[in-house]
Amino acid sequence: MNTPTWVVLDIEGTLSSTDQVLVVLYDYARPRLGPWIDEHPDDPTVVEAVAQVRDLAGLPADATTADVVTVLHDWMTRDQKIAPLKVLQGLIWQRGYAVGDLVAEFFPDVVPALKSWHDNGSRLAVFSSGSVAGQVAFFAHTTDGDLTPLLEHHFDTVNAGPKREEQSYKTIADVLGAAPEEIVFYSDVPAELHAAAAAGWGTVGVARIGEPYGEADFTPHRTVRTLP
Ligand SMILES: CSCCC(=O)C(=O)COP(=O)(O)O
Ligand SMILES: [Mg+2]
Repeated sequence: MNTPTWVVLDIEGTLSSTDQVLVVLYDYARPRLGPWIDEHPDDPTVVEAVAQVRDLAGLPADATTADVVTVLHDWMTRDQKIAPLKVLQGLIWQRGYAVGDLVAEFFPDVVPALKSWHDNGSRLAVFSSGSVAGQVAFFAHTTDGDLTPLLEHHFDTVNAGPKREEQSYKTIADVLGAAPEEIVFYSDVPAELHAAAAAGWGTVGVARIGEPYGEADFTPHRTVRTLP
C-alpha cells in the first residue's frame, strides 16, 4: 500500500485494549456519573446530555439523577456507545487524567507506529465512540507522555456521526479536505470498516489476538495483527 495522506484510527481494540476502556475507564466513570451530574447543574453540556438520556430512555421530565444514572449504567453494562453517555464519561475521564488518577496505555506497537507514520509524512486523526474531550485527555496523558502533537483531528459520534454509517466517513473526509482514496481507516470492528470502505476509504482490520474481534471475519479488508 502507498503511504496514505491521512491515517484515521479507532481507539478501543485498535490502539488500546478493550479492557483498558471497558474495565479501567468504565469502572472509573461508573460511580462518578451521579455526582458529576449533581455537581454541574449549570454546565450546558451536562444539562444537554442529561436531557438526551431522558428523551432516549423515555424518562419523565422530573426523573431524578438516580433514574438517569440507572439508564447510564445499563448502557455501560451492555456497552451501548450512546452519545450522551460518551459525553458524560468523557468529562469524567478528562478530570481523571488531569488529576493523575488515569494514565492511558496502548498496545506496545502503537506509539512507534504513530511516530513512524508522523515522521514519514502521514497525517493522523482519530475516530472513536469516545467523546472528543475524552480522546484529547487520553492522548495527552499516556505512559509515553503527551501524544496530542501527533494528531491533527479528533472525531466522535457527535461531530462525525455513527461509526457504522457511510455518511460519517464522508463527513470526516470533508473536514479533512481529502479525497476518500487518500484516507485509510484502522479499526477492530468489521462493520466500521465496511462503512468506511463504502465511502471510498482504504481500510485495515486490526485483529489483535485476545481482543473481542481478534478472530472475526474481516473480509474483504486487509488485516493486521499489529500496527502499522
Ligand atoms: C478516552 S477514549 C475512550 C474510548 C471510548 O469511550 C470508547 O467507547 C472506544 O470506542 P471505539 O469507537 O474507539 O472502539
Ligand atoms: Mg474499536
